[in-house]
Amino acid sequence: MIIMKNVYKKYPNGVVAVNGIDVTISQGEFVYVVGASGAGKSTFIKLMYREEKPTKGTIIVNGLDITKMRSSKIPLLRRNIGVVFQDFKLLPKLTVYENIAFALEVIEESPRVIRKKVLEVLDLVNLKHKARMFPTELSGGEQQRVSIARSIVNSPSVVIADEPTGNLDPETSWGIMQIFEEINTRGTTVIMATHNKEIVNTIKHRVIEIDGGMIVRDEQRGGYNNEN
Ligand SMILES: Nc1ncnc2c1ncn2[C@@H]1O[C@H](COP(=O)(O)OP(=O)(O)OP(=O)(O)O)[C@@H](O)[C@H]1O
Repeated sequence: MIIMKNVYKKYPNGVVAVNGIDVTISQGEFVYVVGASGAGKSTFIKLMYREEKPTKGTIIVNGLDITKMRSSKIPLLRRNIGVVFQDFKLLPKLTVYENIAFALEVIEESPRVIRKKVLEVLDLVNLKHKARMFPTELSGGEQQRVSIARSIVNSPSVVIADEPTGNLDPETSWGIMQIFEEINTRGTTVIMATHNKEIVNTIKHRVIEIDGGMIVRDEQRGGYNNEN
């Protein structure tokens, strides 16, 4: 569960990107974060994994007040929150397998456990056959699937995705959405910032709309819209 209470974020340049947000996201929810460019979506979600610290307010993630968390404890928080970016952020010198295994090596899992978990998530994103390739040898959609596999290999309770389909063509984007749906069906909370109206209107989930750093709409919806 993620709880934000009276949260503000003012950047050092004076921009108030988040301007008094109160919100609760329960375990297992799928939430779209929408709004115009510059509305504050990225800042809102960066606050959830302590990429940014609020100027004011409280943020509780799975019972822990992350605003008070020492920097040394942040890696522990990140183990429980997977993050997916628009530009994938894969390590170019590592293979697909190594990119995913890396997240487990840093927490000193045994080689046997690493192999099992990496192959499991590669299977989920349908990329077992490309395990030995390098990111540059993959299409954009394949790279995003690797980055999703990396985000879930530690079995986090939450996956946060910032514009995950922003660099992908429509057909590839639907494939990526299927994977997020599958991850959510397994009980993982998914929080996704997106500009893709077609996706938001077709695969219906809760929508939080941000404008001027405030929540201006919070609409609970569920399931596929088969009329589209
Ligand atoms: N590191 C930063 N330092 C200063 N200002 C920032 C920083 N990051 C974002 N901002 C400003 O905060 C506001 C909100 O930005 P944010 O990236 O959260 O919006 P967004 O809704 O995610 O936009 P987009 O859809 O274009 O990604 C903008 O005015 C932006 O210029």
